[in-house]
Amino acid sequence: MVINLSEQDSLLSTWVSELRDVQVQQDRMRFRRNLERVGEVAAWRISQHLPYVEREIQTSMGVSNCRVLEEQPVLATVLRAGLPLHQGLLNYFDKADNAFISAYRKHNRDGSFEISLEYVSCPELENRVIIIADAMLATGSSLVKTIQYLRDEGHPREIHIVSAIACTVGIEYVKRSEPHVKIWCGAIDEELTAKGYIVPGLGDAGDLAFGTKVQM
Ligand SMILES: O=P(O)(O)OC[C@H]1O[C@H](OP(=O)(O)OP(=O)(O)O)[C@H](O)[C@@H]1O
Ligand SMILES: O=c1cc[nH]c(=O)[nH]1
Ligand SMILES: [Mg+2]
Repeated sequence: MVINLSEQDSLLSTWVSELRDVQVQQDRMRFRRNLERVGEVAAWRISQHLPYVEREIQTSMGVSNCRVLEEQPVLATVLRAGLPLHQGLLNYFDKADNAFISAYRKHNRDGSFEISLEYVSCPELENRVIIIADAMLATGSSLVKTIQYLRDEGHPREIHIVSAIACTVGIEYVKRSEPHVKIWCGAIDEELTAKGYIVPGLGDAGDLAFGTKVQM
């Protein structure tokens, strides 16, 4: 299942337009905050698909039968650019457990790259709902590698992916490798360059959020 959060007009498409805008991108704090806001909207939408239970809540005036989230999800982030998106998810799923995955593009001299997955910190995943934040779903290789790793760590019951911008080629790759995963994205673009950048996309989300890094 793929859900394009911009399909219906809402403030979200304005925030995605700001993420793309080379002028607005000069304001790094706004860039991060807009990623966070996409995470918040995605959290709200995903929350409508999770199980709830009845709870009797004592108020100062009586007892209210409330429906509350049955269990906490695991929020997993692909570093670096996933961090602000993750914060947005965490703002709403404020009691969630968290996982951090250092999957990044390790470049060869010829410009080609492989995904290097070096550090993972994660809670128990058995039968849990996992929501993975990765700002850009380009080729999809970071996410597929991340999901394969997490599946080896436990047996998650359900996996959601949240991306600010996804590319059709990458979505197809993720769907082929992981047919049961649900993908929530702020926008979907058609083109991917030979170097794996989404067009029109927004550029390098990690660099725009946190500054350029030396090539590894
Ligand atoms: O779908 P893919 O082709 O795998 O590309 C997407 C990944 O590429 C970027 O990470 P990058 O390696 O630039 O790391 P960064 O977040 O530290 O900038 C981006 O943040 C995604 O994690
Ligand atoms: O377009 C892209 C592709 C991968 N990672 C980014 O940050 N941007
Ligand atoms: Mg980057």
